[in-house]
Amino acid sequence: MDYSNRHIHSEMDDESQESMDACGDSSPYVPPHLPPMPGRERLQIQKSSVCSRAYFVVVMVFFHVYIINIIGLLFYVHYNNSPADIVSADGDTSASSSGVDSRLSPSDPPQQDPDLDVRQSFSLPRIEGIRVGHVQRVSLKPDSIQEMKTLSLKPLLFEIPGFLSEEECGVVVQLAQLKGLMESQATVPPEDQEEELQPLLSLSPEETFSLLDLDQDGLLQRQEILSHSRSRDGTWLSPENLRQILTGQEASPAGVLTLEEFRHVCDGMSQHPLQQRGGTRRGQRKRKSRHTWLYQGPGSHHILHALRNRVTHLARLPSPLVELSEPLQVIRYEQGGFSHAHHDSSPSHPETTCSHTRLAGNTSAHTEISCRYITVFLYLNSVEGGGETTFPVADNRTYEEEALVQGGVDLTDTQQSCNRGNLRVKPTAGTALLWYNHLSDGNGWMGEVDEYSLHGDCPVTRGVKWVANSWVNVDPDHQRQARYQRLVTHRQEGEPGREEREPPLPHSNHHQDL
Ligand SMILES: O=C(O)CCC(=O)C(=O)O
Ligand SMILES: [Fe+2]
Repeated sequence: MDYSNRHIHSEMDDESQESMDACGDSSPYVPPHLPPMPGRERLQIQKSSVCSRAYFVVVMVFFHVYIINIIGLLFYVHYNNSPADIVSADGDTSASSSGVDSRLSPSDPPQQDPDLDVRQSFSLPRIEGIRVGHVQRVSLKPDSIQEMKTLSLKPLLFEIPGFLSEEECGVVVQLAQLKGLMESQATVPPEDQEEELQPLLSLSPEETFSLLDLDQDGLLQRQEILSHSRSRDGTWLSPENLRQILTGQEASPAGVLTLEEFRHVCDGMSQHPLQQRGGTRRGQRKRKSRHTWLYQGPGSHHILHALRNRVTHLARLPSPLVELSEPLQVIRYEQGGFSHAHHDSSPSHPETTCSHTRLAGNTSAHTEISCRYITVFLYLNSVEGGGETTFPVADNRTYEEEALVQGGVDLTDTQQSCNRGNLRVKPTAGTALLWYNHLSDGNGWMGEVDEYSLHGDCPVTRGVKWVANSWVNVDPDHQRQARYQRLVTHRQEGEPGREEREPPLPHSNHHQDL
């Protein structure tokens, strides 16, 4: 007993010694001419098995770490895409990847604590597009899940079939008819007035420079030159002139044009730029449609109310932003109706102010503009012929604004060039489109207008077309938006019973037609 114990002990000592030797390379020297001793042979076998066991353990550890990493990665992808992308409006599923708590009932508007830290409550999460064709699931109504498909990344654009039921579409159309529709503002003026709008102007380079220099800082930024070309009323620069001015701006070391440099660019132009017709082009119409506005606040039809909650959940935005936005705009196009390509939101400059937050700004000398971060666009019927929504430059990686006129065809003119656009969506009752009109500023707030969000309506060739715009208004000036929301909240708190009597939005009867 004693002996065997000792024997084992001595073998263990040998083993550990050998294992140290094997892995530490300190084996005693054995002359090559001597035959190997029998005991040593056994120890050699043990040595190699011990070493391979250590090796095995190391390999297994690495293997496990590797597998754990893969599993972690799969979980990350999983929760960032499919199941966790189920944005719930009915409380059944988890919060979205954007971090916005979506465990709310569709009948109860999501609440936001107004006293939350400004930065925290005023961030604008964006839905991830992942790639064109990617499908996410969203739960916007009790007991049903909708699919949200990425249609383009530039602009970030999604399609959500079944956002509204056919019945709900019918109710919205009926409510619009009851309210009454008016001719859309941008319809062409009568022929004689149009003639008056088109005097032949002869502008000097200085005068042209001053018109283009929106912020009057004596420098022409690229954005200022482009916003001229975006305005369809300002057709006094030909695409050729515009291209030359932009080339001059790009070549300038500072990336901006001084008046002197602008003069130089004008001198080098083959065709004199500044003797063009001003005002609206003869025969040009921006849109042909009729529209009305439907309030969605307290007291409104429950379907309008539910619709607004769905927009809040779909866009994953704080509810006050959506509640303080414009009312729902319902549009009817007759056969032949259309709207030329446009941006729903306007670029901001120091002298502009958003119409929705004008109460919170020093607006006396400011031009009011529409600040529409998101468009949720609803098809209220399936159109018999035509009426597609076109995004002429969606995902066009080489898009330049000056290239919108190609071979004499204006891509923004949906009457002429609908079939040349990059992306067209056929109107189907109940389907919603959601797109971002602005890029991110990189700090969780809204940045510049996304040039790629250009869109329009192709002419309706058969039947009528009913659609609705639900815009989410955000002020690019973060502080002003915060001030405005505080102002509205305090007003409401200061006037008991106000909410029951009328919509809580002091600005809500103020909205801009396109
Ligand atoms: O009717 C469409 O397809 C587009 C209309 C539109 O863009 C608008 O009303 O702002
Ligand atoms: Fe639009």
